[in-house]
Amino acid sequence: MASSPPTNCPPFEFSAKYYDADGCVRQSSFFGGQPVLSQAVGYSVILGFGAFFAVFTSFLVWLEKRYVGSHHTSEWFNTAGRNVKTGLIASVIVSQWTWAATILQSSNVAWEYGISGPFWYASGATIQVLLFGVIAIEIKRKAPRAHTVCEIVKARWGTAAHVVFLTFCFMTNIVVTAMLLLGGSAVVNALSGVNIYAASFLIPLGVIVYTLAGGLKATFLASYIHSVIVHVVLVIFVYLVYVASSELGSPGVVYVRLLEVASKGRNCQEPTSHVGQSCGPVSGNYRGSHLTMLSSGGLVFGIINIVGNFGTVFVDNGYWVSAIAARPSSTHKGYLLGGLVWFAVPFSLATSLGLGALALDLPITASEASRGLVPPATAIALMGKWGSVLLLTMLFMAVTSAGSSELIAVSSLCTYDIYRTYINPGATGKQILRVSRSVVLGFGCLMGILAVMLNKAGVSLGWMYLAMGVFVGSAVLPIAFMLLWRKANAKGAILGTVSGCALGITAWLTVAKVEYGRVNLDTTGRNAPMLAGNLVSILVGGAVHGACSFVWPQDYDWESTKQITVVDKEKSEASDEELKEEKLVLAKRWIVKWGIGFTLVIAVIWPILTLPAGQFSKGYFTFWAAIAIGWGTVASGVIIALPMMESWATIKMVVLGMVTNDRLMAKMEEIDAKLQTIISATPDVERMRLLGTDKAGNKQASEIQLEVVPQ
Ligand SMILES: NC(N)=O
Repeated sequence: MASSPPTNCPPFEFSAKYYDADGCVRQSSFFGGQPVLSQAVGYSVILGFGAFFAVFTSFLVWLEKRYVGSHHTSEWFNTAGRNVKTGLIASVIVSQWTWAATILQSSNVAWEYGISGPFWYASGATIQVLLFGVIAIEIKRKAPRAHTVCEIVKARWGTAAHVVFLTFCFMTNIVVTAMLLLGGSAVVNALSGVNIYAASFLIPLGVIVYTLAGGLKATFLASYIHSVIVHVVLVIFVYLVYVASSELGSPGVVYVRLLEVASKGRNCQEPTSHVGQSCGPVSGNYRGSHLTMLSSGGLVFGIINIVGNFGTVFVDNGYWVSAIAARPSSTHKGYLLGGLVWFAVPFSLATSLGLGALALDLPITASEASRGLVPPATAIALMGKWGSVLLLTMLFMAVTSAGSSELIAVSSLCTYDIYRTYINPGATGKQILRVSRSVVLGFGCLMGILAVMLNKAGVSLGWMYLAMGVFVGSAVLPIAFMLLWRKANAKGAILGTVSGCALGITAWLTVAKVEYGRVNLDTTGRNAPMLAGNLVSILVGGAVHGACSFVWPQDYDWESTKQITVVDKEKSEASDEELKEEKLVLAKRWIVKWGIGFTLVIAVIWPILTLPAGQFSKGYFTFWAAIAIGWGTVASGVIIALPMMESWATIKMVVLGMVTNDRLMAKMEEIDAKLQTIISATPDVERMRLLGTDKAGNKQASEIQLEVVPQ
């Protein structure tokens, strides 16, 4: 039977260009397999930025060594001297936590669920950073000389637990790295046509070079620059959508368009629209509207997001390494500030580009959205080629800075938890440094292979993002208990982590099979199986560990974690004063109060307050958009200005050194190198150094260390 001819062709004048000449056939996809940029531009961004950052960051590290006098020891490579200030720590947290998914997947959930998507993405992934501030200060109190999370696990719970948690930490690094490259390579490929496999290998190249040269400090310096670029582009996009663009340009226009595109009367039949494209009311949303927080899909995504992100913060050694690198008095403030600034990245960006895609009625398909192509589509629709260049630049910064942090996280695990623990316990600083660098190189290459394999298997960024908590969520509570609960025992930690993961995976696959009749990438990627898998994993992990610890409590005093030793003695500005217990206890109280306070505000109070609004009125949505604009602007200003202000004295020292006493510096560097050679050739001094590396950590060595290294 012939169907009646569709009315209203095209449905809206503002999106007529995405329909055929008659206006009745919608474009079957936004990108249509046609890149908007040439391959030359794609390669220039990947290789040009990669080379620039490799050279520039290495140069900054060299300047610091020459004019500020930092010694490039293994400790410096892996801990940045444990003396990094609040602004830089916050900036590092922001860039480390700004993944490809933060930019891409947040807009995907805006496109799927409307305004609740960006909110749940942002709040569901900020609270972990705020709460990790408590863990960060506990590291300073209970394991002040640790290099990695697994060193602390081994010191407290022994070898079996060490092996289990090492496996979960590696799994986290692999999952995060995979997501970075899946998102990065998909967007580079869609925008410029650069081969997706070539992109997977070339994106990490520059990062490997500067991380090899400068270790954690290089990562931190590069992170700051990356953060600045990400925030500048963020502000451009936010203002474009809500202030400047001729196609949208105000919250009022976006509001009206969002109502129109989701209206019940809209014709969404083939070929006026196609399966998988956004059209008409949103299933599971109040009145089918994009303009409501009453969204069952949004809420389910929010829960999955909270669980998954607990895993990728608490079980990612990168966050432990950043806490270890922080100056004790800066740690808690750095994490709180970092979390609050980061909130703006997904919230403001996806409230702009994600909702912008809907308001422009772009013919994006579900497959394009899942691969992370919503924000580039909006950027192109509003700014043409320049939009895609800006988006590509922002994405490249996010992928490389987070990737660099993953490189260091894996490198320090391999170096301290495998090499120094099981292969060469008496390793010298030089050997440690060599191993650290080899792992950076090795894992960097492996990253590319991993992304190629996942791309070949058809795994998308969206699938991986939802699945991450199923794999690593079970380790979250045991790892938190390790530093927070004296009763927490090893047996429960191992049992909880392993059984939680196994049961989580079982629940995930079972729900997929029962609900949809088969288990494949499509069914396992849906909300119900993901929700079941994520919840079972984290809850079983915590419950089993909790129960075992009540039955067989450990009564631990954290003495053995305090005995973890450094390898190279190194001058650090962090003083004994900074590590005083009274000060750290005050810092802990502060972060508990503010961390939990902000968590309650952004994950509970804020969403509850929005419920009575039902479908937002125009005024309410304008207020919502103003929060997104304001938060994005203030957060960007803070994260750009604060690290510069805090490091002003060092910057002045470097500039003065360069213009006034360059020759003197060269001479001093020469003398310093000679002195180092003499010291390492002197048996007594060498003996004292070896004593310092003794894993038993005898008292004499500790005293020598503490004298030489006032931490
Ligand atoms: N870092 C995240 N979850 O975007």
